[in-house]
Amino acid sequence: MADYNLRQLPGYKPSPGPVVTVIMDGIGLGGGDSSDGVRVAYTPVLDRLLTEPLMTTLKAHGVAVGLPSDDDMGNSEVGHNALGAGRVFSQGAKLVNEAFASGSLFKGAAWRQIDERCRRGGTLHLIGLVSDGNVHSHITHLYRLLEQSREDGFGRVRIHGLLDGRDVGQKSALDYFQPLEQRCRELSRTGYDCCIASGGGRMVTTMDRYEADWSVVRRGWQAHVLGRGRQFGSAVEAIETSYREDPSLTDQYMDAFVVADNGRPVGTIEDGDAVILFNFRGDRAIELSRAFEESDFQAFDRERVPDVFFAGMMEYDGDAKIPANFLVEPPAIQGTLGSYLCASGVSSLAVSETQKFGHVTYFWNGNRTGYIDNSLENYVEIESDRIAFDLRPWMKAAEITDQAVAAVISGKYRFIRLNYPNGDMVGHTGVEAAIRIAVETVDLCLGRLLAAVEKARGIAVITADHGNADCMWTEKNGRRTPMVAHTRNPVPFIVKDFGSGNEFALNPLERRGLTNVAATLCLLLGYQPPAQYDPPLLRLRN
Ligand SMILES: O=C(O)[C@@H](CO)OP(=O)(O)O
Ligand SMILES: [Mn+2]
Ligand SMILES: [Mn+2]
Repeated sequence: MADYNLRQLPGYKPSPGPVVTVIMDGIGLGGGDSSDGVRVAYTPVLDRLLTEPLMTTLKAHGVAVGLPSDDDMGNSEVGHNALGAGRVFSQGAKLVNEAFASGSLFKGAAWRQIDERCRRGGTLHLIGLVSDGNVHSHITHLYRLLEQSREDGFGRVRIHGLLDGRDVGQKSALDYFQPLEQRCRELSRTGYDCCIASGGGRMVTTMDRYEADWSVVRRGWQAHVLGRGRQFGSAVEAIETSYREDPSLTDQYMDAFVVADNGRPVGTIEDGDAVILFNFRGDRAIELSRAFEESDFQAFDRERVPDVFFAGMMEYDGDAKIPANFLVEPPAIQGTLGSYLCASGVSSLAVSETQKFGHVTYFWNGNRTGYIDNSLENYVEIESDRIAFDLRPWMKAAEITDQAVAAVISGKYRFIRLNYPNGDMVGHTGVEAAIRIAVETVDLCLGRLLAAVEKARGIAVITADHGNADCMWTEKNGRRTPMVAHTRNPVPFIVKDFGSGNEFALNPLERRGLTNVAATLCLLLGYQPPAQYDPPLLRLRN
C-alpha cells in the first residue's frame, strides 16, 4: 500500500470553515459575444468573482488533460479525472489509439477469445457511438475493428450504431452513417458479410449513465439483442425517415431502429456470438455491460440472454471489474486526492444530482466506484428529473445547494465538493433561452452557497471541468447553427478565502490546467501537496 499520508504545512492557519470546491459543469470562458451563453446570462456573482485577486484561468482540453491532441475538447471524464488526480494521465482516447497503432489491441486475451468464436461461425457485434467526437468513442476505432475482423477471417459482423448529435453537430448522423454503410459494402465479399443491424439516438438508446433511466438501456437491448424496434431497410433510411417525420428531432434523441430484410432483423445477438462495446469511456458503458454480464440482473427483463463473449473497449470500472473482458487497459489512476485526504483523516462530502453524481465520485476518484473510506466520506446523490433538460434548466441546482449549505453549517466536513450540471446538460440542448436560465441558476445558487461559506469562514474554490454553455451557436453566411458540444475554452479558477488568515498569491506558473487544482486544494487544507502532483496554483506568503 502506498503511503498517502500528507504532511502538514508549517505555519499554515487553517480556516475555521470548510474548503468548498464548486465545479460548474460546462461553464467555460468564451468569446464574450452574443453566442457566449455565460456572457449573455445575468451573472452578478460570477462577474464579481472574475475580478477577485485570486482568479485565473485553466486549460481544460487537449493534452493538458491527457487527450490525444489540442484539437480535442474537454469532457467530464477527463476533467474530473484531472481535478481529482492532480496530474495528467493518458486518457482512453489516447490509449486506444496507441493500442491500435502498436497492434497490441489484437494481441491480447480478449481478441483471442473473440477470434476463436468468430472463426467458428459466431457473429461479431460491434455496439457503440458512431462519430468522431472522441469523448466516448471514435469512428476510426470502429473502422479498424472491421478491417481486422475481415483480415482475421471472421465471417459475419453486425454493427449496432448509436447516433451522437451531442459531441458533434446535432444533426450530423448521415456524415458518419453514410460512409459507414458504404465501407461495409466495400468490405463485404464472399465469406465476409458486414452491415449495420440496429441503432438509435444515444440519449434514448443504450447509453444511460449512473442508473438515471434504465429504460434507455432496455430500448437498446431490445433493438440490438432481440431485434425489436421499428424496422428499416438500412440505417441511413432510418435516419432520413426520422428527419422527414420530425424535423425538430435531433440525433441524440432519435428512436431506436432495427435493420430488417423482409421483416427479419439482420443481426440479432445469438448464442455463440461475440460482442464488443467499442466506447472507451465508462459512465455510459457500464449499464449495458452489466446487462450482458450479470447473472442476477434486475434492472429490466432481458427476455433472452444470449451466451456471448462480451468485451468492452476498456475496463470501465476497475474496482467492480466491469466488464470482465476488455481490449485496452484503462489509465492506472492512483494517488488521487481522495486517497491522500482519506489517509490523512480529512472528512469530506461530495454532492450532485444523478446526471453528474458519478462525476464528483467515480471520475473524481480515478474511475473508481464507491467510498475510499466511508468513515470519513459521505456521497450524496439527488435524483435528477427525467425531463428534457431545456424544459427544466434549473435542474436540481437548488437541492444541491441545500445539501451543500447544510453541510457547511454543520461543521462536519473539512472538504466539500459539488457539481452543478446545468451549464453542461442544458448546453448540450443548444436551446438559447434555456441555456441562459441554466447559467443564471448556477449563479444564483453560487451566491447562496458563498454566503454560507463566508458565514462559516471557510474557503470557496470555484472552477469548471470544461466549457459548453460558453458557445451556444456558430454562424456561417448569416446562418446560425446550434453548437451543442463542449468547447475548447479555458475555465475560470477562483479562490475566495473567507477567513483562514493566511496570505495567498497566484503562483506564477507557465501553464495552468485542471491538474493543478488538486495540489491547490491540499495547500488550502493545510497540507504539503504530494511531490507527484502538478504544482499548486497558489503559494503561501505567510
Ligand atoms: O453527456 C456526455 O456523456 C458527455 C458528452 O458526450 O458530457 P460530459 O462529458 O459533460 O458528461
Ligand atoms: Mn462536464
Ligand atoms: Mn457534457
